[in-house]
Amino acid sequence: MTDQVAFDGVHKWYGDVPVVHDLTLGVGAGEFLTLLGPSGSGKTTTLRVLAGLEAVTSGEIRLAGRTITDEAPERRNIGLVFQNYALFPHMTVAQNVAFPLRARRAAGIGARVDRALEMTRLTALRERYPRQLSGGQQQRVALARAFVFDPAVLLMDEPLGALDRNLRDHMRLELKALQRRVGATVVYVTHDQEEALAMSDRVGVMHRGVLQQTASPEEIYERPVNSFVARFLGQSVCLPATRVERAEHTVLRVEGVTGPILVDRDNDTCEDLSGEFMIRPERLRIAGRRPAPSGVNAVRCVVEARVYLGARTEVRLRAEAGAPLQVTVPTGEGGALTEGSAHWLSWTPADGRFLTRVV
Ligand SMILES: Nc1ncnc2c1ncn2[C@@H]1O[C@H](COP(=O)(O)OP(=O)(O)OP(=O)(O)O)[C@@H](O)[C@H]1O
Repeated sequence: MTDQVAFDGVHKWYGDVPVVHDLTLGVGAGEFLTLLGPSGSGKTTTLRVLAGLEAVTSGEIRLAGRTITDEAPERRNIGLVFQNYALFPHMTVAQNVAFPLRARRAAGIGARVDRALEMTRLTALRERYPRQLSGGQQQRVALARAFVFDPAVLLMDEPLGALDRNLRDHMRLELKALQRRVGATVVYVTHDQEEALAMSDRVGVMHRGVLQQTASPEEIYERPVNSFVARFLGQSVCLPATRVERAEHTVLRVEGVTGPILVDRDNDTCEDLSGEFMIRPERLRIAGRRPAPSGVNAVRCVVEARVYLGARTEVRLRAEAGAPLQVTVPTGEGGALTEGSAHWLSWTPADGRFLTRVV
């Protein structure tokens, strides 16, 4: 099946600064794809070249199989929703939503507006002006206006960024449900990893203009391709390491850890001899005051600090040879992990990974 959106070897430079580097990415029809990355990684620029608000430096962009690389933005049939909703203040809700249809001289405007208002639960507010609406309601108007003309793809850049925490959580669910109902193809930009994990079919992690990995939220979390992705998404323990042997298991020497560390061969994706050993804190087990059985990794540590985070508590430890480690325990458990106490941490070779270092 052809992708609804396809980037093919796209580069974007601002003057002599590369901002998007060799981007090749397909987005399926009806898919919700999120570009996630730190500030300045090129997410917004990617959306802007797709929307036609910026020209690419080289490469090709296709929409439903049609090359649009040099097409004017208004001919691309793309809906846009940004953080500042940019509603027309002198128009009612219904007039705001009708605007894209009027601009396109579309047929059946009344019925289409009614349907869009219904989908976004705005029917009762149709005669209000933007200043008479809450932030969440204004954002729903922006959404209704973006999908009312049935665009080939909806681009959203931090659309929930201006809302407070509770409303944002609520709008997340609402936006996702709406996207499913109308079957819209969405390319979404955020630097909020929780938002990306909660809403997306696939997440693309960007760093310095390079798309590092594109996969389902679970795949990205469980099998990050490099240490940048591991660090950016979720909590991780990442330690410099060197591969000593690659046989049944990969055997690592990990900085600040005494003795060899075993990693399943499938979890060794490091392209060099040196890279980073990575494990998620929830995979580390507190083995009590004795070392674990052979074939299981074990490190003796001392508790340095406890950080209370509501439902869970983060416990920071230091290995005897100096490596910083961390476990996460449900609050109320792990009472023995008092500051200054010594423990064995253990984990199986299946729990850790050996990754290419990308910083
Ligand atoms: N018009 C421009 N001229 C020159 N440089 C630009 C321009 N727009 C963006 N940049 C630069 O390109 C880089 C990527 O910017 P972009 O806005 O795409 O990042 P982003 O990942 O969306 O970040 P944020 O989350 O902060 O919006 C940044 O270093 C930025 O300073």
